[in-house]
Amino acid sequence: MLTIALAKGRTADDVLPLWRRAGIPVPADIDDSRALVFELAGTPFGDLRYLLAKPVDVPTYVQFGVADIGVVGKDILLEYDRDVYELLDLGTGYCKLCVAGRAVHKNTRPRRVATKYPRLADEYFRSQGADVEIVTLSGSIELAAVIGLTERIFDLVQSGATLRANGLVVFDEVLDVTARLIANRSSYRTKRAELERVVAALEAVLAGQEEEMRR
Ligand SMILES: Nc1ncnc2c1ncn2[C@@H]1O[C@H](COP(=O)(O)OP(=O)(O)OP(=O)(O)O)[C@@H](O)[C@H]1O
Ligand SMILES: O=P(O)(O)OC[C@H]1O[C@H](OP(=O)(O)OP(=O)(O)O)[C@H](O)[C@@H]1O
Repeated sequence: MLTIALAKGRTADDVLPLWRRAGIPVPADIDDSRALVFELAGTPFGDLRYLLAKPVDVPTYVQFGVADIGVVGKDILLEYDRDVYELLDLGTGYCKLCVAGRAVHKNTRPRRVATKYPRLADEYFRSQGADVEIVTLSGSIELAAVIGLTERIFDLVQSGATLRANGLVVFDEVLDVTARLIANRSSYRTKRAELERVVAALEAVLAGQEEEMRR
């Protein structure tokens, strides 16, 4: 049995089509069920069990070995730094971790920055030699800059629609983010063959996509 922890929400939505193209069986009702565990017996990839977890919890499930592999954004892998192997960049869920704020603050020294990524924000502002107070929030980060709690936000930007709708602009692009396939360290040894079958199927699709883009 191979157990796969998927970050539910955007990450799973973006990655499941890739999974299907790779021929890895996906439970038919995974997109619209409230269930969190799905099992598929006797697939060409062996028995598969899917777990749908909160994105930040996926590396935890994988590190502790209750999931053999997982799919989660690079943003979360870097912020939480769990002890897992990163096997593959799946290329889906592309967005950027950015510093943003109100245009009037672009050239002022920030006192505070709001983020869901305190560790990465701290690393970034230290690297800039800026002494800022990190204000950790759980979501709707843009609100902090709009309402004047902070002069900067450190958050994901995809289409830019949320920034635009709130009168904010990007000051700096810090990191490209995509979904990654991760593995538990001991599963990587004990279930190597099953794991490699999944990786090879995904790699074949990714290579096909690259070839198509070159044409
Ligand atoms: N525009 C985007 N905004 C946020 N995350 C994105 C975006 N595009 C891709 N992602 C990826 O999706 C992940 C977040 O997914 P999602 O927004 O569904 O969950 P969440 O709202 O952060 O978590 P929660 O389950 O706590 O609501 C991020 O970690 C990132 O890797
Ligand atoms: O550039 P865009 O395409 O507008 O996407 C970026 C927005 O999406 C994410 O928020 P999410 O919708 O996950 O809500 P949250 O802020 O509550 O996490 C992110 O934190 C930005 O707010």
